[in-house]
Parts: sequence; structure tokens; C-alpha cells
Amino acid sequence: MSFTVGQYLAERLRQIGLRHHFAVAGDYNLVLLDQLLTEKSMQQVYCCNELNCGFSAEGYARAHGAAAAVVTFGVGTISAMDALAGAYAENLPVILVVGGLNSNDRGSGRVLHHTTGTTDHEFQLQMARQITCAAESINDAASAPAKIDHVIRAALLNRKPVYLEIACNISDAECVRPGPASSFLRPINEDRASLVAAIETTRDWLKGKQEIVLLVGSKIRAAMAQKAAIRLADRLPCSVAIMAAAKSFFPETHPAYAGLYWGEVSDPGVADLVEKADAVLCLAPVFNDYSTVGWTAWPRGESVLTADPDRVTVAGRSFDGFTLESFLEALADSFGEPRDLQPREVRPFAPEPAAPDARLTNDEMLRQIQRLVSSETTLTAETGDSWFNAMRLGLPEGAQVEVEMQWGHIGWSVPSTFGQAVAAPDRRHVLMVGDGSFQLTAQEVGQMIRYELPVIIFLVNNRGYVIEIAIHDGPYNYIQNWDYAALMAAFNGGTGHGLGLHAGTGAELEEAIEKAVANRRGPTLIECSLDREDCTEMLRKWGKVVAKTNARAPQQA
Ligand SMILES: C/C(NCc1cnc(C)nc1N)=C(/S)[C@H](O)COP(=O)(O)OP(=O)(O)O
Repeated sequence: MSFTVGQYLAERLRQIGLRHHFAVAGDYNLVLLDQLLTEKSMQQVYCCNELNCGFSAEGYARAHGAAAAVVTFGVGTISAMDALAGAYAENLPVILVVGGLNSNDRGSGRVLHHTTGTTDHEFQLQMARQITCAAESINDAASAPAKIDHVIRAALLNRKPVYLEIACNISDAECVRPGPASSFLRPINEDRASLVAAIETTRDWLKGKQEIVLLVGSKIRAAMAQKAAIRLADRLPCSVAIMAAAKSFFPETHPAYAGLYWGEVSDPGVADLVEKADAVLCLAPVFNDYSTVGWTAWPRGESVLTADPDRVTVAGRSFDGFTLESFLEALADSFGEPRDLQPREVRPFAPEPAAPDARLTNDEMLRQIQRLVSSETTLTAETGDSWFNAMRLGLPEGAQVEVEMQWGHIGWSVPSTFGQAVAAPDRRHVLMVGDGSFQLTAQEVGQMIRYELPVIIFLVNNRGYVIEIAIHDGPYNYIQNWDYAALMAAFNGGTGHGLGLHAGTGAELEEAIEKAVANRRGPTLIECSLDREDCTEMLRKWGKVVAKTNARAPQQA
């Protein structure tokens, strides 16, 4: 039985644990898709467009650790690249596989369809190199194994996306079979002396410190160091604060957990805790203009240790050659046994319930969403006031929150939630997405219907781009209103189980949530109608500072 290049790729994807890959057909990738279909342990899941295909894979990688998306050359790839750049920004190993030009035509001087009409056939590979940690183009079967192994290993090691182009006439070409996948998964060789020196320097730096804070950042998951951070908090007398993009990456039930640090929109008391501490250990942080609230909340200086996924900087020295996980575990163990502490009571977001027939408010909506959140819930919060709503939720052990605060592509959340639900069907998937964002990628709700995924979508209809209005208003922040709930009938196509409901009061929302929980054979979109002015106080405060930062005059020469 012959074995092909496409099957080599399929076998490697299976070996790294993928049970699905996402795809949009195109004439350059049809034969490749056939080859991937021969791998019966992996389901081929289809998307409405390549941007959504890329974001679906990104969501799958959030839930499953890695993901693959298969698109066609040019028109498919360039669209998927927006999601690939997002995966790069969010440290997610997405493998973008592209059905490429026929190897006889590549570099032939001929003009081919789905290209820009020039004879430059390298443009796409060069673009991909800017937003991936590895990019390869396969135009002969002999080089396929090494190139496939190279990009997959790079993706897993760097927790970043990669790009793999396979000429359309090579996908079914004869190929050798792969060996075991253990070569991909082997740990990096760590430098013991550097690790010991880093621990000793850190212990000296900590001597005499009274107020120690661990500030957990969003790259802690990509660094696979969440458990090690807990181990350290169990042993080091400290408080733990999280950055917004790391919501749910440290258990809120942990005795040392203090809350969200986000400058002037931090949880009560947490800004003081961090800013007055005499030792802040920043664990895998991303300090950007949004996460530092316009550069106003950025811990730096002698009282700060920064532990990045591949480097520790403390007391004027810098160490690398070991993983963040190894550093945190060794530091934890240097403090001996865990402290004897009681778990913390998580405070849910629980304002007084609104009168059942009163106009639905943001707080009432969030109060009811809070009651849905359990240890098996993954809540995805879209860019917009949904970010700030997610920050206000109390999370039971095991509940997960997904945000995209570095790339911040509105619309990301719909396909990403689809990908997460494909990856983790046993969890309850809840999506909070604004009307403006939803209009970019709404089609993927149709795929949730196709694959019968019971996602609960809170469509926050506040009639426009409220986060932009808070930053800087103008006519460009107002959009055509849709009847979002009515979309579900259209997406059902006569046979689907999608459910579309309107909620304009607390009572209507209560009833809609009941129906959504009962609808196990498809998604339920609950269109929550809110006043445009009804946004979180956090957004208002944060928006003002960010607007001021955006408005800084050019540096005078
Ligand atoms: C337009 C834009 N950002 C600019 C933007 C524009 N285009 C892309 C792809 N990504 C972006 N972030 C943003 S955050 C809107 O306020 C989102 O509106 P909506 O989803 O309705 O949420 P809110 O009402 O809570 O703001």
C-alpha cells in the first residue's frame, strides 16, 4: 500500500494529538484534503471562510494545545494570515497548511490564478515568514519529511504558528513513512548552572522582603508553567495578582489569590498591593499599551523580577538556558513544604437582581451569566466591553476564560469558540460578543449548527462600537442594526437546531438562558438588548486613559 506526502503530514498531525483539522476547499488543496481524509482518527471540519478557519484553529489550539488549518493558495492563505498573525500574538501553535502551485509552474514565469497576476510566486511564503516561527514550501516529495517535521517541531517548541505549503501535484506523491513522534516532544537541554545561579540570585533578592506579589501574565499558559506558579504560591509567603489577559490562568480559589491588577481599573486594593510591594515577580507578562493602561501600570525597577518563558531578569542580572517551569519549580522547592492555608471563597458577581420586567442592564445580564459559570465552563470574551464584563466574574476552580487582548481582532471570538467547542465538547462553551464584532464573523454560527455544538452566545446589542465610543467618538462607531436572533432561522437552513432568542428584560433573559441550557443539539444565540450608555465603569475609566495615550503629540525634535 503506497504512502504519500499528504499521509506523512496526516500521520504527524495524529502523532501530536490532533483529532481534528479545519479546512476550506480550493482547487489547489483538494488532493491534499483527500490525503488527510485517509487518516480516520482525525476529523476534517469545514469553515465558512479562511479567516474563520484560521481563528477556529486558534480556538482549537487554546483548548487542545495545537491545531491545523488547511486552505488554498493566495485567496485562502492571505485571508487566513490575519488569524495566523493573531495566533502569533497570542502564542498559539497553529499549523497553516496551504495547497500550493503545481511544482512545474512555480518559478516558471507563467501567470497563475489565485496569485497577484505577476510571475512572483514567492510572495506568500515571504509574507508567512513575517508572522510565523517557521515556514516551508514543499515542491518535491523527497524533501517533504524534513520540512514537515521542521515546522511542526518549531510550532510545538516555540508555541507559535507555522506555515507549510505543499504543491498541489505533490500531496499524493509517494513518500517514506514517519518514525516515532518522540523527536518532536523531547524537552530542551537545560543549563543546570544557569538555573542554580538564577535561583540563588532570586533568593538573595527576596531576603528581607516583606510584601511579595506574584503577578501572573498571559504567556504562563504558552510556557506550560501554570502548575509551577501554583507550586510557588503554595510555598512562598506572597499574594497573587493576575493581569487581565491571564484571567483564569491562576485559580481564584487559591488562598494567596488577591485579584486583577490592571492599573486604575484593578480590583479593589490590588493596585496598591502591587505598586507598594517590595518584591513583584512578574511571571510571563505581556506589558503592552492596553495591559498597562496607556503605560500607567507597568511594574519595573529593582523591586521587580521578570520571568519570561525563556529568560529571568532580576537584581541587575539576566539568566536563560532553562524553562520558566523549571525556574518556578526549583524556586518553589527552595522554600520547602507548602504552607498550611485554606482555599479562598470566590466572590461571584452578584448585584441585587433587577426587577424582572425592568429594561435589561449590563449588570443584570452579567449577574445571570455568572450563574451559568461552573468548573466545566469556558467563557470566551470578545474585544469590547465583554472584556471588562469577563474580568468582573468570580471563577470556580476549573472555569476558563479566553480573551485575545494582544491581537484584539473583533470577530475573533465566534470562530475561536467554534474551534474550542470542537476540541472540548464536554465543556460548556459560553460566548460574550458585541454586535459590532459579531458582524465580522457571524457565519461560523452556521458551523456550530452543522456540527450540533450547544454553544450559548450572549450577543450584546448596544448598537455600536461602544469601546471605540469610549475612546473617541465619531460617526464611524455606529453600525447597521441586525435582527441577530432571527439569523438563527436562516443559519438553520430548515434542518438545524440553532435557537435565536431576544432578551430585553431580566425575566426574558432568565427564560432564554433556561432554553439555551436545554438546547443540547445546537447553539443558542440570546440577543441582549442594552442601552448604548450602559457599559462598565471599568471601560469608561480605561477608555479615557487609552484615548489620552493615543493622542500624545509627536516627540518634539
Ligand atoms: C471596532 C472595534 N475595534 C477596532 C477593530 C477594527 N477591526 C478589527 C478587525 N479589529 C478591531 N479591534 C471595536 S473594539 C468595537 O468597539 C467592537 O464593538 P462591539 O463588538 O459592539 O463591542 P462594544 O460595543 O462592547 O465595543
